[in-house]
Amino acid sequence: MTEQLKLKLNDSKATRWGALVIVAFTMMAAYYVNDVVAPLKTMLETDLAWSSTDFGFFTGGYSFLNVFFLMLIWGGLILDRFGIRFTGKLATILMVGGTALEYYAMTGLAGADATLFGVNEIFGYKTGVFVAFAGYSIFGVGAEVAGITVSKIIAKWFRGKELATAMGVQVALARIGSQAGYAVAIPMARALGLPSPVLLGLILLVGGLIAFFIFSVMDKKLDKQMEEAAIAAGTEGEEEKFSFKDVKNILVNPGFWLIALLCVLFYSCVFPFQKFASELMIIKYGINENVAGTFAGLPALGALILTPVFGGFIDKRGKSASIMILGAAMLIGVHFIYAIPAIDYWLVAIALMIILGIAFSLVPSAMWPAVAKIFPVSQLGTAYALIFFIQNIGLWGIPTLIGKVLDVYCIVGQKADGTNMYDYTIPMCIFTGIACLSLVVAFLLKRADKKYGYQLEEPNIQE
Ligand SMILES: NCCCC[C@H](N)C(=O)NCC(=O)O
Repeated sequence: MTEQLKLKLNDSKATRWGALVIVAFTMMAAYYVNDVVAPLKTMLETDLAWSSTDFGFFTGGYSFLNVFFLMLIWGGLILDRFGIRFTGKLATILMVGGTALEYYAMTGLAGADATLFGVNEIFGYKTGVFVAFAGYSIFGVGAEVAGITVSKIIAKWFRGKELATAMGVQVALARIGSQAGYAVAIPMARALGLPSPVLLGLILLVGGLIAFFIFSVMDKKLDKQMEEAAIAAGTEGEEEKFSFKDVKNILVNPGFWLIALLCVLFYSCVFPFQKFASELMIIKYGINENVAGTFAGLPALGALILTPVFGGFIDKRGKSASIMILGAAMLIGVHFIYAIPAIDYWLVAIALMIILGIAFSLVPSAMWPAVAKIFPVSQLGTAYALIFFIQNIGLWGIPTLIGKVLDVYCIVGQKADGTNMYDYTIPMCIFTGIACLSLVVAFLLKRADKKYGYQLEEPNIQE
């Protein structure tokens, strides 16, 4: 009995939140690197001769290996088989390697004539563009696998405790990384050279790798304590182990498909939109290029404050399904107003970014803990991986499509420095259409919650 009452590492509030901050730092570095190139779109055109198609191709690279080589699926299976410590370290090493390659592409292979092994074009793309794409693809595998690993870490350390708050805080800290990436990219690139923001990301990721090693020591200790507690309680060996049958069980669950669909539709309207938003701010709303990235990153900043607040609300009051509906509805309004050519006042652009930030806080703070409610811990790695996999189809397809659409249908002139001027009406209509679909799916999810009893509207905290 005394053994049973022995406190584990995650029973101490300070220790479990300390562990969260450590792994969240790794994710913060990942999100910085993920977003730091986006505001440089115009500079990439002037300095490295990239087109919008090249930029869209590079941006979609984040998800290319995850989608076409099923890397996320393998990652999820590795996570459920080999555990969070091994998978987290592997994922962070991939991020470091991918970012180093991206940096090399922007320095050693800069410009239209750069050659690698004597070739200056690979699959029809400039060598520098292709190698940057390859690096970003490897980084994308690491970032996504790290993402599912961290979700599983939080589910393990915070189950029955402040689960949604913890997930919210982790997402919020990741958003600091995004916002920093958006804010520093242009000023830093102008001051220290185009690739310098990527180099900073590489350094941060090395710090993230060290952080993950530190977390691993704590997690090993927790596992030992959990084992001892299970022995004392006589429940040793009773914990559910992952099996391939679980994949089938996940796939036949309607809740899985609705969350996955909502995830791909919702996130396709946010992350890919943000990648092009700096240019939209500059061209349509006349915002100064030094601050355009900061405004494009505003949703991340808003989410930084609001995601833990909404997470706390969901922990105490529930209402996850309704919150997802609200977030999706707000997204439609934002993209629709951006699409209207006559509304081009800069303050409107900023207000819309703030509203997008609120929607961007509502949905993730409800969606990710909802997955942990629908599936047991043993299936969580695979469930998150499958959802992220489907989400990555959008994260690959949408920027690739928008880049092409911009080059083919939206060029309306050229600036003095020779870069193109784009009319963003068609891309914004595409984003509005996707947002409408996300609202329909959010309603279906609420209906399924009632029918199948996922308890998404119930609070998380067990008093
Ligand atoms: N620009 C970061 C892409 C992260 C994608 C990741 N699969 C994800 O959805 N993370 C949760 C989040 O809300 O950021």
